Amino acid sequence: MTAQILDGKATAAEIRADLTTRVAALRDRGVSVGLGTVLVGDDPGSHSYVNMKHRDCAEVGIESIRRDLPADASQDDVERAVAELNADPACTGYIVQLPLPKGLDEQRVLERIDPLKDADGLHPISLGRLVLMQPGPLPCTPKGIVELLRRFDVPLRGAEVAVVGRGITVGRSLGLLLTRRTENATVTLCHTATRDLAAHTRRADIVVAAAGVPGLITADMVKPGAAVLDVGVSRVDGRLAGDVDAGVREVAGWVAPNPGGVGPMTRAMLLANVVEAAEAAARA
Ligand SMILES: Nc1nc(=O)c2c([nH]1)NC[C@@H]1CN(c3ccc(C(=O)N[C@@H](CCC(=O)O)C(=O)O)cc3)C=[N+]21
Repeated sequence: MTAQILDGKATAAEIRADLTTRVAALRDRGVSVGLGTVLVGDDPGSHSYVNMKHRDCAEVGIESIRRDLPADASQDDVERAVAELNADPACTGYIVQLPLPKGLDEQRVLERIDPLKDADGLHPISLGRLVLMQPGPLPCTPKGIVELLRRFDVPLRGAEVAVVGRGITVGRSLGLLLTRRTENATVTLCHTATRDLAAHTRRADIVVAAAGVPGLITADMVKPGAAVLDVGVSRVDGRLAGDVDAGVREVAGWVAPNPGGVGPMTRAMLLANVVEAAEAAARA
């Protein structure tokens, strides 16, 4: 028996179709939705992700606004782009593509985003709301992971989840999300100083691999029937490599592959965050 594929690509397409209807309904009421991106430098990966986000916007009828800055942009240049998007009424939500080039203070930039326009859920106020379990935009990858598990009926309530990686955009935020009363999972947040990683993953009903270490999770580390989600992105000899070894498919009950799993869901949740913010503003 090989694992059922948690098909993020197909699921994201369904979500975009639903968002298309909601964007049209907003437009009928005179409410426009516009997603902005700030991209600094010429990292090919970042460029390709930003291009995909603009293509997604075109598909669902969301206006998109693009600010590309050169690799040698100063802190002031980036903060100016952020201030412009804060002031632009056509931009209802936006992201600053991470990572920023070395020498720029990422946290200072994120803090300058208008929290009402935070499409990534990475502003400290949004993260604070997540800690406080208050409504607000959620980080896109954790939100996409929960949505993917839901749609494939992977049981979450009471489940043991091993999250591997403590980064803000995925691991740490996912731990906060999964332990809310609405999800009710039990989370072990593993990281580089975890003494016996395999002992934690072997106990888990769900393993989320977001460490950025190619092939880190091998079949012997997975409980038979568990769900394993591959969120790692590394470049090995110019090719993208995930954190989950191919052999895991023979043991797991569900696998979210990389590519085709969590990545497309992340992009769909970015669109969902801007649409939800526009709907909330239209209700107010
Ligand atoms: N402020 C900010 N927000 C982000 O959400 C953000 C970011 N910065 N920096 C970089 C990471 C990475 N990320 C991905 C999103 C989608 C795919 C994706 O859709 N991948 C496809 C195709 C991959 C391919 O073919 O290249 C897949 O997995 O099937 C991948 C990676 C968002 N990030």
